[in-house]
Amino acid sequence: MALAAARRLLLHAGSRLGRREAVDGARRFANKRVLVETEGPAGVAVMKLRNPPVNSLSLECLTEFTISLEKLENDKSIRGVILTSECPGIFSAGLDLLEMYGRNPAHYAEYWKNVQELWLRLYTSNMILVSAINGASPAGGCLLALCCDYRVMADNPKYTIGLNESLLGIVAPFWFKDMYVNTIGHREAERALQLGTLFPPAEALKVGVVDELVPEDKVHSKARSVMAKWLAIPDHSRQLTKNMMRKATADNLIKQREADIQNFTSFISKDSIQKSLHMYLEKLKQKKG
Ligand SMILES: CCCCC/C=C\CCCC/C=C/C(=O)SCCNC(=O)CCNC(=O)[C@H](O)C(C)(C)COP(=O)(O)OP(=O)(O)OC[C@H]1O[C@@H](n2cnc3c(N)ncnc32)[C@H](O)[C@@H]1OP(=O)(O)O
Repeated sequence: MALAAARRLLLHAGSRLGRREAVDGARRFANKRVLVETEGPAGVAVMKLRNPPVNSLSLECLTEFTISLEKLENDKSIRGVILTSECPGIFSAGLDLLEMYGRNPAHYAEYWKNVQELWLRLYTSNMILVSAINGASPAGGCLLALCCDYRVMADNPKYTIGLNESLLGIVAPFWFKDMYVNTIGHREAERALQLGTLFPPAEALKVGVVDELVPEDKVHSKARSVMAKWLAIPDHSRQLTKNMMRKATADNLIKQREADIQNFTSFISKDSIQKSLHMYLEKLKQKKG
């Protein structure tokens, strides 16, 4: 309830701000964790995640992301969105582990509902989505990129991308898996999911997790030129085609959202899974020291 009220407030405040800035010509709105700029080619917004240090998808970040998308969807002048990160070297570290560790079942259920919500919005968006992957992109970070229509990645071997859930002792849910299969094919997805593979850029390109690699300083300009090509296609035919390609996958979650929430909640609440997450978080800490 409290979150729904916050969401309404944010949406309202955001739309007032958006209107005022549009009049000034600034064409920019921001929540705390998501910045949206609509300068540049007509009809294109750049959405930047800014939830330092690693753009983990906390409940607040998910909510702000979903609201920003909703606003862009409602703005008929926007036809395409470039999704990128403001955190140096990190696209997104994926779902926030602290939302899935040491909390109560009601929190897990609320969190998962919001993860589903963002995924459904992104995956089924009528807008053209291009990701400019300018850093590490594990698990939920990869999920964000996979929702896009085209993925441009910085060719920096320090950055990796993939669904690595099995390395954490958790399991990518069926809709993550379905989207992976849709993108890289059954055999590659089967192998990568079981091994929790995090692909360096050259391998990500080879297997099809990303569509193009460019030097790091060219990621944004390339994303813009890709966007220009997609903008040249009439919206109605592109949108109908996208819907035809993606609807069955999205519907598969829509028809069992509640069961999926229950599944997640009981899985993540298990002592053994909490223990695995604890160990993983400790490993992240030790890496530093
Ligand atoms: C059978 C039924 C199944 C039903 C469904 C069941 C299960 C649910 C599946 C859930 C799906 C989950 C999806 C996910 O996205 S899980 C998250 C996966 N993410 C990762 O594995 C990334 C972990 N992080 C890293 O590898 C690195 O942090 C990095 C992103 C490569 C960045 O490295 P670096 O710049 O060296 O930063 P640090 O490692 O030092 O991290 C800085 C601080 O940030 C904290 N951190 C990192 N990642 C996360 C995260 N995902 N969530 C929360 N916090 C994170 C890290 O601990 C550091 O914190 P500190 O400063 O307090 O020590």
